[in-house]
Amino acid sequence: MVLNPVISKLAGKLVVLASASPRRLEILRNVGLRFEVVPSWFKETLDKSLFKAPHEYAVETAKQKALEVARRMPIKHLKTPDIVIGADTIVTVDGMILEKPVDKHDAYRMLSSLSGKEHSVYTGVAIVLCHEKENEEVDYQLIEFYEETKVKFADLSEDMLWEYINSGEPMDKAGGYGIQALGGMLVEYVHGDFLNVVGFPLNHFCKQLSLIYNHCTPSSDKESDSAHLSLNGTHAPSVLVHGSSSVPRPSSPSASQTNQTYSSPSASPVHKVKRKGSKSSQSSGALVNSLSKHTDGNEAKLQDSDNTPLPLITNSGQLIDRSVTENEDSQPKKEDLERISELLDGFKASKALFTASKLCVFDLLHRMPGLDAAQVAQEIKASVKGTECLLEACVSLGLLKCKERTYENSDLATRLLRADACFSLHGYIQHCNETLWPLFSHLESAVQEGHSQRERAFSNRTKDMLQGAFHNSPEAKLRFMNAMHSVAKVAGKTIATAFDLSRFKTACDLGGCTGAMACEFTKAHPGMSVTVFDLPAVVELKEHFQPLHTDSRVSFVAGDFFQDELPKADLYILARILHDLPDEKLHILLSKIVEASKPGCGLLLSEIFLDEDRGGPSRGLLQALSMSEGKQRSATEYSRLLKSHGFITKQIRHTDNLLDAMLCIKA
Ligand SMILES: C[S@@+](CC[C@H](N)C(=O)[O-])C[C@H]1O[C@@H](n2cnc3c(N)ncnc32)[C@H](O)[C@@H]1O
Repeated sequence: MVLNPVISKLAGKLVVLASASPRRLEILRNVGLRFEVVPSWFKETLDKSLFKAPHEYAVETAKQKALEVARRMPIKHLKTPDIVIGADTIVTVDGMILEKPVDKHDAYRMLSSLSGKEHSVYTGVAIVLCHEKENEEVDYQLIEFYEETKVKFADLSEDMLWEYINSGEPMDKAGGYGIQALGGMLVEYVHGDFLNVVGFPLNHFCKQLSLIYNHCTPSSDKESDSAHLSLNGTHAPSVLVHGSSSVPRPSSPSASQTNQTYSSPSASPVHKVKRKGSKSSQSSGALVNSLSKHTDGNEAKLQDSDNTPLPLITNSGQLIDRSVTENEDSQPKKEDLERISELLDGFKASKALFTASKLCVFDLLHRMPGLDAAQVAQEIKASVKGTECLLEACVSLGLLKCKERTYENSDLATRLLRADACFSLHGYIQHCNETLWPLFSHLESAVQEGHSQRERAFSNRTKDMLQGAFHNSPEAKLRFMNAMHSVAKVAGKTIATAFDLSRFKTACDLGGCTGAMACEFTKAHPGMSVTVFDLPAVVELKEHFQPLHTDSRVSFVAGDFFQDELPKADLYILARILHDLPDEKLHILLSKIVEASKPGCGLLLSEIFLDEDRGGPSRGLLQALSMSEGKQRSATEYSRLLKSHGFITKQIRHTDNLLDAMLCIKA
């Protein structure tokens, strides 16, 4: 099977992966699929006893994950994906379903039950195709399947089991092992798709895509209850386009079937969501429209039933750039226009958020929900006309809700935008407004000259992004600290709990700013104390962040990490430091850590890790445009850098929070 042409069928579509599993991301990225990651909020709490066979449980979980994202996106993200992919991997042995272990003892229970035996790994996959209709509703069409792979473990000694558990690897993996890493050492044989065990049955998925996009049979009546896709050369159960609620489920395969590739693109209920936001009513064109195929030279042309040309595809399956072949009378594609409008208006949306945040609109509406525009205007001392425009814009961006011309915060604003919310990003938003906005208004010069525009934007002569803030006014210092503080509070727990750190009793957070990250580490690790090491100008302002520092296991040392001796610790934390440093400073800092640390000492790095092909995430690539003296790196690049200073990477976590993390140990 030629894979790439199948994947290329998805070019230009908004494909969403409803999973944050780094392994699934990697498998799909490796075959060139472009997609957004929107982790599902579906809680994996289905009652397993209700399912006749384990794979049904995995498929149902995958389906619920994908549908939750497909339903949420038009409302919360104000855009409708074309395809949402959900997946769930489980391990079964002796009739038990094993998911991710909750702690080390659970991991031990799971791994010892697998020792010396053959078990099955099932991944259930759901592909949800979303069709926007003219009346702003969205129809969902579901294709689901699963894959089974048999794996046999060697007999595992107690020592080996515990060594593996203590590596931390089992904790986020179904069955408590990762076959692609250290867990591979436990495996005697694999029968079936190896990638299915890693977390995603790529081959089966591509076959399904091929069936969907290459073998659609004509549907004479778009408004009928179902239209049929030809699957596996046979007519499989129908895939619904409109209006039925029956859910034919796959019949269970016989017990003797192994390495199962049972394919069940079963029909599913149609789910409709009223789309918020966009007034656009163009039809996206149903997938199951009839296709006519003509051969013209070596090109096959496809047309849907209302004669709208579909992408041109050569006989070898290559997608041809339509812009080359279109004539001037054709219409621009709806999704192209949407994407461009989103980018053109992005800065207006950012500034609306910054302004509402600065004028404390979200705090006001938290205290006094249900005010109308005139009342809000009076409270924030602004014009009624301007306030009304701002409030309406915020509603369209999903930041506020409007009922009968009165306003209240959306859930998102309540959670992240109030200044006093536990995970408030208020401080960071103000930093974006006051510091990054002026910097980015000189982006053209930054690109032409290749260096930071601090001097132009702030008449600030220092090039150093990290220290720059402290040459400014006390307000600017506090604003910077507030910004760091807010992001550290949002991402801190994820970073502090990313790895098993139980063997480290003392940690030093270098450039630890207000101590917000340090507090998350002491909270997560009761046996650990953390020293925050930062510039004197920062440490002297730490009192502004009371009552955070009532934690007696967090202490502060003032100093310069390029010049002064570093406090001794078992673990050094470097969060959002390295990406801003030029090579020479980076090597000074790493050499000082090497000097201060003993073999076995840990180094926990937290940054945004770029994809290995540098294709994303945009957050990291856009951050690079601030043109600090440092650079953005992928996890592998950071690993190499740290290895050159004697730190060996043990684990990497791509999180779905604002920062990723890597744990290294000094050799
Ligand atoms: C981008 S902030 C990161 C803060 C914190 N690690 C976090 O992730 O929330 C960089 C921090 O490094 C500190 N810093 C910059 N230069 C330093 C130096 N030479 N010595 C010690 N700290 C420094 C800054 O004061 C600031 O708190």
